[in-house]
Amino acid sequence: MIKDDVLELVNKGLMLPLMEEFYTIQGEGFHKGTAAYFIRVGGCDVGCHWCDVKESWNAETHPPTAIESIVEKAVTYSDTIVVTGGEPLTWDMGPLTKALKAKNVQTHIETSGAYPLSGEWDWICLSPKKNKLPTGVIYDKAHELKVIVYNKHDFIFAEEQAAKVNKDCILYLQPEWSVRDKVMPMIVDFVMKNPKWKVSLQTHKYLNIP
Ligand SMILES: C[S@@+](CC[C@H](N)C(=O)[O-])C[C@H]1O[C@@H](n2cnc3c(N)ncnc32)[C@H](O)[C@@H]1O
Ligand SMILES: Nc1nc2[nH]cc(C(=O)O)c2c(=O)[nH]1
Ligand code: SF4
Ligand SMILES: [Mg+2]
Repeated sequence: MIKDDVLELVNKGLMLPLMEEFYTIQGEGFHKGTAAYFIRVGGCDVGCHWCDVKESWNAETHPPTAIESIVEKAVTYSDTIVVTGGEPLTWDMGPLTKALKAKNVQTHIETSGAYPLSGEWDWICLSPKKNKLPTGVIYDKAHELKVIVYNKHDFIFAEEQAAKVNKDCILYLQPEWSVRDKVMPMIVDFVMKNPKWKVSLQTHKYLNIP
């Protein structure tokens, strides 16, 4: 297929730059410990300096892949599919999630919310970033808010973001991995003083699984 045709399909969400796909255990947040198939879509310009998948940022380095083939493979592994990235909302998630829902699987997204919400989701994990704040209705729709703590200012940011989400949204603080030993005691102290918050750890990194 010629390049313009592919671009058009990507722009419509019918093809997506696919970085990797893997069957693992959801390591973070509410569904931690649950087997799930992950689809990691390339492309992100939010630019978190501590991002643990910087290789995902440049969409051009990840092959545009037809959603039908992504879905066909994914549903053979699990009935819970987590779409992450990169920033999945860079792209129109409508066609991918419609195809997944047609196969009766649960659709979960990991997102910064920096771009408009698209797609049909059973679970939305919103992990807002200071440098590109969430837009639009995602605060009303998020099932969990997962704020990454890199330093003490992140607790103030976390409370600001918690004030914007819906009342049923579950609140998590997750240590930034490279400073976990430093921030974990701060998180423990904060959660004991502010028990509406819970701790989320990147348990897959302790387990040495993807
Ligand atoms: C790599 S991001 C991809 C999805 C989306 N761009 C986002 O940021 O939510 C997946 C999850 O990992 C978190 N994350 C990324 N780098 C991290 C790090 N160094 N330590 C802890 N969590 C991290 C993000 O905040 C997000 O919740
Ligand atoms: N096991 C596992 N759980 C995860 N939860 C969120 C992840 C992500 O990168 O979005 C992730 C990941 O990369 N691996
Ligand atoms: S928004 Fe997500 S993928 Fe993008 S840089 Fe930040 S953590 Fe990485
Ligand atoms: Mg990850």
